[in-house]
Amino acid sequence: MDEFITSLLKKRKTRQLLIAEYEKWVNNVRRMHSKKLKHLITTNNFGYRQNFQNVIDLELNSRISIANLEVDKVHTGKFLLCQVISKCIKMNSLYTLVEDPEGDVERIALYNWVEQSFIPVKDRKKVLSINDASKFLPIGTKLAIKNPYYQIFSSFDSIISSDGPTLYIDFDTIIRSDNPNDIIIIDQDNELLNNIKWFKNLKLEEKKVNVVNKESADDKKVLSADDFRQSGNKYFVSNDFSAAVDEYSSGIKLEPHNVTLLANRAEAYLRLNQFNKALNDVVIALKHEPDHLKAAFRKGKALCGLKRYQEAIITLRDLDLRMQISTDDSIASIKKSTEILLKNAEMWDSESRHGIYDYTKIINEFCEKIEINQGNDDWICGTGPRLAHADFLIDDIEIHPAKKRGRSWVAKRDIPEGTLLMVSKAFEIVYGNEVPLSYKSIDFTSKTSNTATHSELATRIAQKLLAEPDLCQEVYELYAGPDMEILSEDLSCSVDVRRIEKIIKYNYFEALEQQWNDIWSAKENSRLTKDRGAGLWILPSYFSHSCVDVNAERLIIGDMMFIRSCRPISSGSELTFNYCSPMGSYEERSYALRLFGINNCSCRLCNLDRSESKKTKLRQASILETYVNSLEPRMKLSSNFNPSLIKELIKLINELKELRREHPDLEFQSFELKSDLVAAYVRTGNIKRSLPILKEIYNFAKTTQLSQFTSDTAYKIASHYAILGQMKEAKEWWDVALKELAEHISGKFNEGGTEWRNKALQLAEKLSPKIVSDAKNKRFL
Ligand SMILES: C[S@@+](CC[C@H](N)C(=O)[O-])C[C@H]1O[C@@H](n2cnc3c(N)ncnc32)[C@H](O)[C@@H]1O
Repeated sequence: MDEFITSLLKKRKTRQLLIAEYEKWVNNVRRMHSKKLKHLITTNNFGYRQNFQNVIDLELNSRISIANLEVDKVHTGKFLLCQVISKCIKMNSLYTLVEDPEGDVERIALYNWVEQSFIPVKDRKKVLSINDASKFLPIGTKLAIKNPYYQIFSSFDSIISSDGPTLYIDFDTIIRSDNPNDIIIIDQDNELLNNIKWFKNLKLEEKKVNVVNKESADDKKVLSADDFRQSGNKYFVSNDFSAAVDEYSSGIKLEPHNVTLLANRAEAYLRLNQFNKALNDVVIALKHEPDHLKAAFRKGKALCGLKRYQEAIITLRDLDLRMQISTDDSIASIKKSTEILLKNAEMWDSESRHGIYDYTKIINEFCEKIEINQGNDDWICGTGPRLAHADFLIDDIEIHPAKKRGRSWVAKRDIPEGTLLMVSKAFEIVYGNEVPLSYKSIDFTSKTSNTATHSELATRIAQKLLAEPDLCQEVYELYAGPDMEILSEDLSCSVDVRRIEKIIKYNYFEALEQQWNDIWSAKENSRLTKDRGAGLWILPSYFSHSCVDVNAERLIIGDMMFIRSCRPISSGSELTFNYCSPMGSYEERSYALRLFGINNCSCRLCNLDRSESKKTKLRQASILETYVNSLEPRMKLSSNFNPSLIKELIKLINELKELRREHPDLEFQSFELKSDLVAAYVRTGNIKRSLPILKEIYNFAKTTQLSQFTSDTAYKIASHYAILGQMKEAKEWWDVALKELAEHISGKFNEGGTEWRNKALQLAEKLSPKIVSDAKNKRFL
């Protein structure tokens, strides 16, 4: 540990000081909530999962007191007995102040405690009020914290007020726990507490949480399986599916073959995405009651969740047939649901086996689901743009060790251009509007700040893994940086927040891509445009990066990522796409790539950038500086546009081109200047002159795979021809624009004639309605 920090921490703070500091913080947070000021939390945001011993008997000889906690150490096999003595604050973890029987006081931070997976997505971003957060651990709650980790953290006393930010950095200690299973709420009657004398006997403010309620004195009557069913149903309707599972399970213990309880628990498991468990329950239920319609329907659902679509189709077809011959009106609703699910299962089957997707339908679904309620930034459609489609993986690629790049997808055989390589649904995704505006956490150990989006993504992944430990392996397989130790077998199913954060750092993708600008900016969804969110996709994470000469291209629609080959790929080639745009300068690209753990990109563009003489580099920088500082402002400002500016601009463009005379396909720096030149020609009414420049931009974008520019540029060319009255050329270029736009979404059209046009128009009408109506006005259509 850093000596400086150790010296700062040597003297423990007194009970009074800790309480006073914490109360001050609670008041600050309260004030910030009421004034809607932003605040930072400056805690180290990483977990600690080493040598965990999950089975600890709560025997008093394993108890450790606060005074005996060693700084920066996980006290494996020990537990800390304590009681909550203050209100709770929920930020990226749940904070409160605890006291042990000896009367020593310390702060605790419980990560993954507030189980967000049970909070509807639209409510997750809300910052919990102190009162709401305190319902999780009311004052007086007695806790046993297993494997307590006494972590160093930096002070949270930092506020951004209307006068600007004030940041007090102070190193301190906190008791941290990442795993809710390590936290045990102890019943007041528990024997463990019999011989414990507390320094201060707190009066309970309110009755304890449900777990305790269940076992409290007045509930000592013997409960029947049906009592558990009823209480499970209550939890179910309040969306607390985990508690519902617990209740149904207690009932099933009493009556292992109770079909209703099994079918109900299966539905609760389905809501928790625990498909294996759901399937187990319905299989048993159907054994005892083969005609149980709901159980059969849930079997279909569970099989879909497990991506076993063909088995799901068989189950659902059989169910559908049985219901078709029934005259019972009461089954109308399940009949309808079965028909819908069967149709979806057939679609998912075709998607996953053949890579056949209905893109018009997908775009419609996306446009509908991305609608936001302007008043509160919530999704109008429940879970937002998370789409219901299946994954696909072509058989022609495999993950292989790649030279100096770890592992990478490699082609097993020759693959033609435009082939769909894979479709992958995000393992987890967070959109800008789902993140509390108010926090940003800073990791003072690695000196990096974790954006609120990344913290939220880490939290959600941690919670998903807690609920479904079987998924840990595929996540932990992902690259987590050069220093990440290999996980030992016994830890491979535990939740390791630190590892998850590293995995996100090296593998995340932005959730919303630039190309959807038209869709969301029209609706002024500022939260989405400012923060593009982040997601983790498992299989796409194995693509390597290259700034240029990439052979694959990704497209994110909602939470689905579609990856296609963008040039012919020969057998044995490594598959690459861009982690960052080739349009940035070498320095900008290097910075972005370093964040992804790439220190020396060896692509053609980076090699050329590095090999150029100092003189060339200085000249290029000076041209760009002249453009940004002198020419661009004059071009933008002058109300009476001076045509001589065009000459100056052409000179700069030509000079940039000249510097890369031998590598015209790597000359990205003049791209923006050429777009400005087009705009300047338009302003001076010289449309004819703009055309060759636009065509140059189009051709450059085509050869360098800057596909986001091709359709737009082709549309400009069409419009300019139309202004000149050259309608034949205008129509030809409009076709190019339409085709580029649609093919970017759905891949190359096989259809000739006019068939492709109808499909493309359907997509364009959704994606760029303005362009389509403009094209109609100009009579391109
Ligand atoms: C998203 S992961 C890609 C999969 C990774 N290669 C693996 O073994 O799991 C990103 C990491 O791959 C490596 N990588 C990807 N492209 C690279 C490149 N062009 N040059 C060097 N390393 C690269 C770097 O270690 C980077 O941190």
